[in-house]
Amino acid sequence: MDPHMDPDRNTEMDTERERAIVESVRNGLYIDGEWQAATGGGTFDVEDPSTEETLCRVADATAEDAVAALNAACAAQDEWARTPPRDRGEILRRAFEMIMARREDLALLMTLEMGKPLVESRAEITYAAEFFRWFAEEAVRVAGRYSIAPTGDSRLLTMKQPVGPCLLITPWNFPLAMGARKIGPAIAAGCTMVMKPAQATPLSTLALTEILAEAGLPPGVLNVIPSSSASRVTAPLLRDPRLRKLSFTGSTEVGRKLMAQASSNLLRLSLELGGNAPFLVFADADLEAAVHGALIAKLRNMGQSCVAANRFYVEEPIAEAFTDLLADKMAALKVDRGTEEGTDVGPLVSAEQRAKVVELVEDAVAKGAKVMAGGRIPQITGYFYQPTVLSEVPDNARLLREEVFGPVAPIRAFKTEEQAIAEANDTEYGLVAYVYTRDIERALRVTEALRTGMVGLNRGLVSNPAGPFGGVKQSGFGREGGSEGIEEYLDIKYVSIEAP
Ligand SMILES: NC(=O)c1ccc[n+]([C@@H]2O[C@H](COP(=O)([O-])OP(=O)(O)OC[C@H]3O[C@@H](n4cnc5c(N)ncnc54)[C@H](O)[C@@H]3O)[C@@H](O)[C@H]2O)c1
Ligand SMILES: O=CCCC(=O)O
Repeated sequence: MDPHMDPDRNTEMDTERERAIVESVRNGLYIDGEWQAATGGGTFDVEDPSTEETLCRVADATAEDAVAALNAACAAQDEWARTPPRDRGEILRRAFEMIMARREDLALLMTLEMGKPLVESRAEITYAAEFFRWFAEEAVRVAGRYSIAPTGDSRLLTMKQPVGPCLLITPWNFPLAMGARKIGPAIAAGCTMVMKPAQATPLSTLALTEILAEAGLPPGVLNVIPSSSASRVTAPLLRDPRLRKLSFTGSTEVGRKLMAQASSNLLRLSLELGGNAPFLVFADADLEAAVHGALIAKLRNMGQSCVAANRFYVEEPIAEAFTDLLADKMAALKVDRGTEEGTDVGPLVSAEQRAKVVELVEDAVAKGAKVMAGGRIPQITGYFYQPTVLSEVPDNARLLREEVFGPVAPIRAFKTEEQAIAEANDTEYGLVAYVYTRDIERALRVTEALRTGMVGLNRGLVSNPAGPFGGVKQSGFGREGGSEGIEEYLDIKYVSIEAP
């Protein structure tokens, strides 16, 4: 047995509770306020990545179901847009309260369907709920402006209106939060929605759908269509001129394809795509704080995060000390089922995901990287991979260019600030970068030079419902959260008025 594995596996009582939580989820498509089976009655399996066993089967939407969902969203749109903002805000506020009240059950459900440790699932439930609280407060703050034309002969009025029916597509890595930061602002703005959760993790979305219905969301406003074939259900909607917006979170590769499809109806687009975050540590940094930040930025969600630190650049005088400390801490982490209290690192989401991590580590090692911690698959059922630190990673290693999406920290030493910035920017992605330094001038200089949508300065976590989350370059465009988040769901109408 791997030294980190907890010998006390699930008790019978735990198993009973897990089964009850999974069975409590309404298992179906949610269209026009009704739970229903898929046309033709198809289902697909949802797997527990820590046991490699099927958790349950979920209704598998067809193209026909997708069109029915869009019909419902279109039918509900006008009345929903007229609903008083305060009423929309209160639905969001109630949803916030209800999610927090059910946090323990939702956390267990999330851990079962995607593997992250319970402590992280709880944090994600809170993170997701906070988007509803934030946008409950934003719903009543949508405003336009009135001004006098410079010539004085007319007046300018701008008003903001909901963009209309939206298609929301989400990934598996944050099963609740990625949906919440789309659904929250869409509700606040007065948009209706069709949502397609990731195939691997539909259960958290289905549980959230039930909560929103209980919180008073009218039929047709949110329609949910889990499916085993994403393009089967999304392609007909992207071709339909009634759809007005696509908000997608996922890989850059799929984002590009969807952008091409969305061009036929010139949809409003928000694309939250992949990342390749550099983590820069300068010699003047607080070493302990930098290692603490590195553990968060690297290991949140077992490294399966778009904002995961993917590459570490450490200034030469402290490179060895940083590497040794990080390797010691990573090697001491408890790798186990996410449902076991005390687990630090759970399984990866699937066999394919783990195979890609293995491939990238093998590539780096074959090219000369040194394994300072981990570097192998533990001998246990489930898609686990040991927390791994690699040093002296050569410039041509694939994991410096591709998202690792696993608990692997590749480290390179640098000599100058210019070199660190150049290596950090040497990527097609531009989501986030992390910088550790105690020199304020350097902090500002480096932050300005980094071509990313977000920077964590002496901090390994940027995610915050009050902040505008999003990237530049091939990490996409659009912002989720902050006061910017609601703008993605609003069109501006300008009215030119004859002077009185
Ligand atoms: N920038 C961000 O905010 C952010 C947040 C989370 C994840 N991500 C990125 O998401 C990726 C991991 O998630 P993933 O593996 O689920 O990504 P993915 O692109 O494979 O899938 C994302 C979603 O798109 C759907 N999809 C896949 N192919 C499709 C198609 N042809 N047409 C329509 N829908 C399709 C999937 O079913 C899923 O619901 C990583 O690249 C990660 O960086 C980005
Ligand atoms: O995978 C992306 C990270 C999501 C977040 O932290 O909001």
